[in-house]
Amino acid sequence: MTDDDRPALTMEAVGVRYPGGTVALDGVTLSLAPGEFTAVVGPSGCGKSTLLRLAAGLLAPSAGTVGRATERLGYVFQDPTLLPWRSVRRNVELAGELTGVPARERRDRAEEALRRVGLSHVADALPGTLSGGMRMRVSLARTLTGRPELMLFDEPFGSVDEITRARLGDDLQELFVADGFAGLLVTHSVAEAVYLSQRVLVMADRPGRLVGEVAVPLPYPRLPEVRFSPAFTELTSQVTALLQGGAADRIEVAA
Ligand SMILES: Nc1ncnc2c1ncn2[C@@H]1O[C@H](COP(=O)(O)OP(=O)(O)OP(=O)(O)O)[C@@H](O)[C@H]1O
Repeated sequence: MTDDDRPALTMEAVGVRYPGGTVALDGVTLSLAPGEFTAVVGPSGCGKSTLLRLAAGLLAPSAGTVGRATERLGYVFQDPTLLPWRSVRRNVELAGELTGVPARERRDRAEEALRRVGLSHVADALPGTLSGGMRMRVSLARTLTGRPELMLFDEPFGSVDEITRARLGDDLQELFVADGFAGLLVTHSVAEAVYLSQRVLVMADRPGRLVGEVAVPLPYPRLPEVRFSPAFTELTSQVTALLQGGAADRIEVAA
């Protein structure tokens, strides 16, 4: 979807040291192909959000370089961050308002995005009247109106129940398969990481760094049943082993 075959995102030997001295990331090198969906897992505080902030250009690295092939970014947070006094439709239009999209086109894009996330019927409702899962769909719709080529997700389904979480994952997969944006998804769920992505990057902490990756060769669309297949179990085991390896490494260093 990008103009050329350049990676959608690259990081080369990236380090981040926050004021106060915390080394949030050290020596991170990665590359995301256009249209590639990659998940990131790691223990709390290992620098996953920092990685996304770097990817979005909201934070400059203290060392190394970050490159993006596109400025059409979407950023979805755990909190849907909707304005409570604006209708669902006007919340979705907000992204276009901020980037100067003409009113008519804004409305059209909002209508289309709401249809795609299955929320046309609540376009005039206020966010406070919706369930957590619906609010997250509104947030997704708002991001889609910018026609992103690189989507960044920071634990987007962390605050909804398990069943809603699985449905939202399937919706996200459908959008990804249709639009082919490159995606970087931070999640605490190993199963969600494997289910949604083509590759899982595993991080460890102190300092935050990549300790391994697992390719996920399962074809799309992935149906819920795939979670019970031996291939899926094998992949989640590999990711878990890498996560535990990172933790064991830390314990050894601490001792
Ligand atoms: N603005 C900041 N100033 C100072 N330290 C920070 C700042 N933001 C994050 N940190 C520290 O950097 C480290 C990495 O934080 P980050 O939020 O990126 O981790 P995370 O993996 O996303 O955590 P979680 O899984 O709990 O959301 C942590 O030790 C955190 O306390």
